[in-house]
Amino acid sequence: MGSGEYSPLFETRRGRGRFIYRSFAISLFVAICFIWLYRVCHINGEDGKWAWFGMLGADLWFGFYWLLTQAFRWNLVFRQPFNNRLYQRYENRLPKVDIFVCTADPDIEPQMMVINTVLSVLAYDYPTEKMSVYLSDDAGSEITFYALLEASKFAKHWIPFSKRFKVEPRSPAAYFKSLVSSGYPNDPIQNKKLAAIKTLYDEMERRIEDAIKLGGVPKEARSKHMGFSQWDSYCSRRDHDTILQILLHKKDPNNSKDVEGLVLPTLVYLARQKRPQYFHNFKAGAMNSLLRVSSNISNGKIILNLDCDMYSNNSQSIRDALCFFMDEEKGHEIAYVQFSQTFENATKNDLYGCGLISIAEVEFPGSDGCGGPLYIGSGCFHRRDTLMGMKFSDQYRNNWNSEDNQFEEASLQELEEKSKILASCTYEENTQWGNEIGLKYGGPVEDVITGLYIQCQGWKSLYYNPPRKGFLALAPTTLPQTLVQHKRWSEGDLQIFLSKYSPAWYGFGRISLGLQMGYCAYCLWAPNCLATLYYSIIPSLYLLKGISLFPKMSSPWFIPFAYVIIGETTYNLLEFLLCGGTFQGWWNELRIWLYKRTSSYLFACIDTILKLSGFSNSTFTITAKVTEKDASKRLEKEMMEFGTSSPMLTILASLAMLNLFCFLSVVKDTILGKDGLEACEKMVLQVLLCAFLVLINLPIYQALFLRKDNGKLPTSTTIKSTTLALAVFLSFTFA
Ligand SMILES: O=c1ccn([C@@H]2O[C@H](COP(=O)(O)OP(=O)(O)O[C@H]3O[C@H](CO)[C@@H](O)[C@H](O)[C@H]3O)[C@@H](O)[C@H]2O)c(=O)[nH]1
Ligand SMILES: [Mn+2]
Repeated sequence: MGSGEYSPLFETRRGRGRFIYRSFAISLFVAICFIWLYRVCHINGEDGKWAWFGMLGADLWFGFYWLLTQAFRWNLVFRQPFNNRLYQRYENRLPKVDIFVCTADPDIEPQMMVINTVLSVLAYDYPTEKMSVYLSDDAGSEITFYALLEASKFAKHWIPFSKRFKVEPRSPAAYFKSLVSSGYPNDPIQNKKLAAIKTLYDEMERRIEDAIKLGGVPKEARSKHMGFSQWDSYCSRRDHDTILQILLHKKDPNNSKDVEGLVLPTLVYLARQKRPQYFHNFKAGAMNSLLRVSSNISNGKIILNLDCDMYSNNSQSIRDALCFFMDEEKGHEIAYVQFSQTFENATKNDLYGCGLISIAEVEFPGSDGCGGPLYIGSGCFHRRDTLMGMKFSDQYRNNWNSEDNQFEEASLQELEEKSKILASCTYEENTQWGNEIGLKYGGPVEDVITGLYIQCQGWKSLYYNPPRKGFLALAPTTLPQTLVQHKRWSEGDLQIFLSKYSPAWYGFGRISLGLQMGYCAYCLWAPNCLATLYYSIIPSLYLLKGISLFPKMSSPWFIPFAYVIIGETTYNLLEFLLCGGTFQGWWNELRIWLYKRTSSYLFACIDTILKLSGFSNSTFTITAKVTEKDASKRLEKEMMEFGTSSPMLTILASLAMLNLFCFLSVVKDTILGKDGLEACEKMVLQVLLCAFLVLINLPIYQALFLRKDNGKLPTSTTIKSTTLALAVFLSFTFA
């Protein structure tokens, strides 16, 4: 910089092949217009007029929705930070960083997983005196506290070890696991230290597992730490005082240094106060308590937010993120840096489509090109100022080293007591918390709406997808869990669309049109259920009546349909393969796409309507992060896990059965020669659609009739779905 030459801390590269993609998209849009035209022209005078009206509606919706999804494919950008420049210029002036980890249910979010996440971030390659880690425990579990206490002791060994030997990843469990496949280090000193560390880890794990088995912390351990006394007044998960303990802090004479005498990061346990009469606002409530408590204890200017299952896989992530924030030219405009989310447990062909790879590899770089990605809850670095509701102004400048908080002089105990008040149920009464300050309340998708609001205040955000992934998380491992997660997301997103902060109206004029469209594409996931359900029921049923709802193969109108179907399918497949997916993975994703739309989204719509009319309240079903043993064996074999009966599965099974009946009936007619072949020609698209639905539903038929294991669909579902499908089929055949 001395030479007057400005060398930025990060670089932006545009995606390749834009011209080709845009030409393709425009041609596809023309074809869609022809389809619309065809529908409008043929609506009168055809048999089955009402069915035709429905088809028009569905095609209008699909076309419109497709248009929305183009926004994030129009202009992809990719970011590259320059870590070494950051080091040269700012190593002694790095800002303080606070890291928030959230957990809420020890039964489905095991303590060992939680502390591994905590340890992975404690060991970041970053000056320890500038780092503070907070664990928010919405279950207020004594055993989780015990586990964190144990982790704080283990950290004294783990941090110096992992830094000295530059190990990756820095979650101990993941590191030990990686050694099994990648081999042990060659360095004999490291190996010796490793053996010692592994023993310490195993002992820690045993103590924690024992406490879990026991259902409580052993008396002896309990008596050794004052912190446990905070549970004396604890009633239940939903009813307890604030529990706050600073476990590691530079002022604590016993807990300030690691085994090599270097200062440790600050580590804090927080269970905010809960009372049954106060609604706790799920994760947003937890995050807001963390924001206040941390402002008192460390007041880091940058905040990293992580779910408890998302460990750091790359010790450089803080530095990477800071390259964006600290860039002298553009850094001050950036409110948050969202890292890509990668799922460690996704199977090779991603059976449940949880990898969301086209989102991570295409849509998010595309959103970055429109002004910045969405905030998606985990793996995101925020500027504290913006989370606190600050609006962007041209005068805003980075100022990392404004002095410490007001309690610098206080003793640790005073600090704890003062901070506890900030996490009480009543603290937020009559304040803007949850509205203009902090994460937004009101729905189960607090992250997206908060990010949107920040962007509407004039800030930019940025997406970073590093070659060595920054974070690894766990995706759901059964079909019902996947569907429930997507129900929560699509419901929350729809509520955002309908809220005061809707991307459609609040966003208007505040964010770019592209970003508005992209947000709408996510927020309108749920309404897709109507058109998709229509397409998976009506054309198949009309086959039975011999009524055609699509153009004949010999008609010129056939061309736009064929172009859209073949073009979009080929493009989708290519995109998926280029993002590193497999063919089978693409097929699996297509299936999940269908299942989400016909079940999760349907229930999301219904629940949103019930909520709007005051009949139900928001819920947040936490995703389980443990898989039973025989279920995980089936997962390895990529066998779909159903297991329970639920209304969502009944719908999926009924649709599958209905299409099977329709398809068999067509096959029968063709074979019996009841002008079958001719009818087939007339209705080729309808027959193909029905055949496709049967093919993609193969795992359901297996689960209904062939499988014997515990992951199959229960007999009650078989009976219900078959009866229902048969009733519809028969009434349509003979009506
Ligand atoms: O009352 C609650 C409920 C949840 N959580 C935590 O929130 C996180 C996310 O919950 P999870 O069940 O894993 O949901 P996912 O669908 O996997 O999470 C995604 O979607 C959520 C919004 O629906 C966001 O909050 C998450 O950050 C985002 O990763 C977990 O760490 C939970 O411990 C709380 O702290 N308090
Ligand atoms: Mn999760």
